[in-house]
Amino acid sequence: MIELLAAKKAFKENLVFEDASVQLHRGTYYTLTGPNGSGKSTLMKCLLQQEELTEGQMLLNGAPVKSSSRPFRTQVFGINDAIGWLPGVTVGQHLEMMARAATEINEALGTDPENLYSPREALEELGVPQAYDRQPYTLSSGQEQRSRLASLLVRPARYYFLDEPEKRLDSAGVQWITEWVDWRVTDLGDMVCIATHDPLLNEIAGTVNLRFPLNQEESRA
Ligand SMILES: Nc1ncnc2c1ncn2[C@@H]1O[C@H](COP(=O)(O)OP(=O)(O)OP(=O)(O)O)[C@@H](O)[C@H]1O
Repeated sequence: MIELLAAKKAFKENLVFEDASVQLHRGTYYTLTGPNGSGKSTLMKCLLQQEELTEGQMLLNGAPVKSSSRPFRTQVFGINDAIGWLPGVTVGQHLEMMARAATEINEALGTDPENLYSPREALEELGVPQAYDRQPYTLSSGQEQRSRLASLLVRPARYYFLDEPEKRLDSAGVQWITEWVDWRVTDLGDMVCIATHDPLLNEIAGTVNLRFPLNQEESRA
């Protein structure tokens, strides 16, 4: 379980959230929704340890989290705008780097290696096999996003945080995300948390919706 305890985040005088306490359980699908600027991406960055909380604590299975800690790096994975592409490196080379780490992570997680895709298989599954030999900037924006999503098949985790993964995708791409969520949460018992403006991603059976501003009552689809 991932917990935020009395979390506060402010950028100087701009208070984004405070006294936010959230529990995120495995085997559950969460959505973060709310108006533009309400703090979804900021919370995601805090959960991915890309931003520090101003106050409060994050716990992973009861232990305080540090970005450098092995349990955190093993169990938690996410995609957001803060994660970029390296210049001069193809999509395939990025995914091959992830695949090398994936074997060790998979052993640490004790998960079934059958569920891991090779980079080529993952890009094939996402409908962008040509991306393997291409640099990301030569792809369409939707193809680039599909290439990012391919990393979800290459790199195993127990807790996934995705910030607006539907951005730039066509309807088939969004549908793919719903099926991936169902696989990870229902079949494999992982936790997926998605910040989204897309109604379809909020209608997956069992969705627990956390609405911003935080600490309002959650609702379940
Ligand atoms: N690095 C930063 N420095 C200063 N202020 C920031 C920073 N990042 C975000 N903010 C501010 O924090 C607030 C929340 O922004 P955030 O991006 O988390 O909102 P959001 O709910 O994800 O919005 P959207 O739906 O538009 O993606 C905004 O007022 C924003 O200006």
